[in-house]
Parts: sequence; structure tokens; C-alpha cells
Amino acid sequence: MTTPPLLEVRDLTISLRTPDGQGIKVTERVSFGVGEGETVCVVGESGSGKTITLMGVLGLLNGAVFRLQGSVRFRGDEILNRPQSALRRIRGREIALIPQDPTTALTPVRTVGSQIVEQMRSHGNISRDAARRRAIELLDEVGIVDPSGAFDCFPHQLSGGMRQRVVIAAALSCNPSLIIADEPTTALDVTVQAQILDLLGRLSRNLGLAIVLVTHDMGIVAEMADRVLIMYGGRVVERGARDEIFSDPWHPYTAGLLASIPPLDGARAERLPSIPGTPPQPGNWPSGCVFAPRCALRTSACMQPPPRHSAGGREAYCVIEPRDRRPVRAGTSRDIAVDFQT
Ligand SMILES: Nc1ncnc2c1ncn2[C@@H]1O[C@H](COP(=O)(O)OP(=O)(O)OP(=O)(O)O)[C@@H](O)[C@H]1O
Repeated sequence: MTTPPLLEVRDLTISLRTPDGQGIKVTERVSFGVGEGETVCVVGESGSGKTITLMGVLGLLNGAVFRLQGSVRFRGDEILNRPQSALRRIRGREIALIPQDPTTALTPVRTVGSQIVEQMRSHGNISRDAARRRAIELLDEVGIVDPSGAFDCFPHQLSGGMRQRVVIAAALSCNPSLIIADEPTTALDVTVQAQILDLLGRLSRNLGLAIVLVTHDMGIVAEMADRVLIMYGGRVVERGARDEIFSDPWHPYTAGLLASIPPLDGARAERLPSIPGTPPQPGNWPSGCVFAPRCALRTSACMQPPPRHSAGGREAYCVIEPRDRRPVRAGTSRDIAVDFQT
């Protein structure tokens, strides 16, 4: 018998409630898996459905949900549409969330140490003293220089980067096997961003933690991902191993994202290509291929839902056969820029 992946999402379609009590689809048949210890990056422009997908997986959409369809299995057990009490247990012990902005994850009126202690005690049988010792150890592990001092600080006494380290320490406090990090460095300055990403990478390697990392930044994907999920218009347009995606993108949208990465050799492109136009909003998804209105390679065949191409763990949805695409290299892909602009 084969072991199921740690997390397996199949055909997750999420409709949210509109003010008039109807439903609006914000994701359509999203599928992906996360193996033990694996880092999966979820990429796509703003509004592509990354956050909503992961909130749906975690059961955090609460009253906003009109309908959830599909399947979310954690260690083989179905968790979609489970009662909140069961989901809370899984969220605390098995899956931890690191949000964009650490201030939203911490209560301003309590010391950071007491918040980590409380998190540990609500999910496990541990004495207050043992939890305090473990919290200080964790603050040390996430690179806080004076962990005992930081334990007694209120969130506002710490810098943004320190606060995000505290949130990561709290996430680790219940020994999760999966961390979901939703653009965890967006609220931080560039140097601190790199430090936090290094920390997540180190934790993944040293503790064998699986990470789902939401990002807009293909540079981060290149450094962190084992596998990549490209989302557009509420659906997955391509997924595969990082090296496959970077060396031979199958979907024109992936190729467009790669074309916008600055060259690694430091040479300055005159102007980095970008994909013209903006992504469609829920309720306004075009029929057929959702990317077609922005795709320079579109044909009349794109008015129909795109066929699925797959090989191994790789898949993409596009009318163009993968073998008919030209390989691109990040930052050198003028061909693609031309493709998009013609
Ligand atoms: N409560 C809601 N009701 C209706 N639409 C919503 C609701 N919440 C989010 N949306 C829409 O769902 C779409 C997907 O949102 P989501 O936050 O998942 O995008 P995202 O890919 O994470 O974007 P970003 O990178 O900006 O965070 C967006 O177009 C958003 O406007």
C-alpha cells in the first residue's frame, strides 16, 4: 500500500457568499498535493485565488462560504467540510498558518511569550514552566538574539521581522508537519524578507517540515520550491517540479511570469517584459481558457475549455501542446515577451 501525500487537494471549488445571499465562484477545481518535507510554492498575480484556496483548505473561510466542493485529505483523512472543532485540532497540531502580516497573528495587549505558551497549552498537555522553557528555546531557534528578554516583550516592542520570527516560533510550538505561509514577507523590508525566507528554508531542511508558500515572486520560487503551482483566474493553469517549470514552462502564463524575472547574471534587461492586461475577477471569468484574453498565442480554439496535458507529476491546461512551446530561460526570454506583445 502506498502512503498518501501529507496533503492532497482534489477539485476544490469554492463559492463565497455575496451580499444578496447568492454564491460566487472564486476557485474552480483546484488540485495539488504536498508530500512530507516538501516545499510547494503557489504563484499567481493578485486575485488569482491563492489565499482563498489555502483558507478553504484550512477551513478558515467560515461564514464567507456559500459552497465548498471537492476533497481535501490530510494524511489520507477527508477534512473538507469537517466541523470547526475537528479542524481546530488539526490546525493547531498538524498544520500551522503564518499570515502576511505578523501583527494580525499576535494580540497587542499580551507578551509574545505568554501567547506562545498559551498556544502550546491549548494543544497539548504541558506544564506552564515546561511551556515557558520550550517557548524560549523556540525563540532562540528562530534567531531571536535575546530570547528570554523577547519572551516578556509586547509585540509593539519588537521590529516587524522579529514579530514574524515570533509568529514562526508560535507556529512551530506544536510540532506541525505542515506550515502554510501566505506571503510571509510582504510586510517586511527586503533584507528582513531574505532572513525570514532563509529561516523557513532551514526549518524545512532541519525539521523535515512541509511548507506551502504563497508568493508573487518567481525569484523566491526559484530558491525555495521543490514543486510549483501556478494559479490564474481561480484555477491551476500549470503545476510541476521547480526545475521542469523553470526550464520548460508549458503554459504561456508561466512563461510570462518567468520572463519578468531579472537576469541572474546581473545584466540589466532594457525593460523586463510584463504580461499586458489584468487578471479577471470572479464573476467575470471568460468562458474557455481564462488566460486567453491576455495571451498572444490565443486562437479560436481557446474559446473552449483548454485540454489537460500531463506527464508524471506535471500538468498544464492549454490548447498548445507542450512540445510546440520553445524553452525559455528566466530573464532572457525576449521570445516570450514578443509572443505576448504581438
Ligand atoms: N468575501 C469575498 N467575496 C467575494 N469575492 C471575494 C471575497 N474574498 C475574496 N474575493 C475575491 O476572490 C479572488 C481571489 O482572492 P484571493 O485573496 O484568494 O487572491 P490572491 O491570489 O491570494 O491575491 P493576493 O496575491 O492579492 O493576495 C479575488 O478576486 C478577490 O477579490
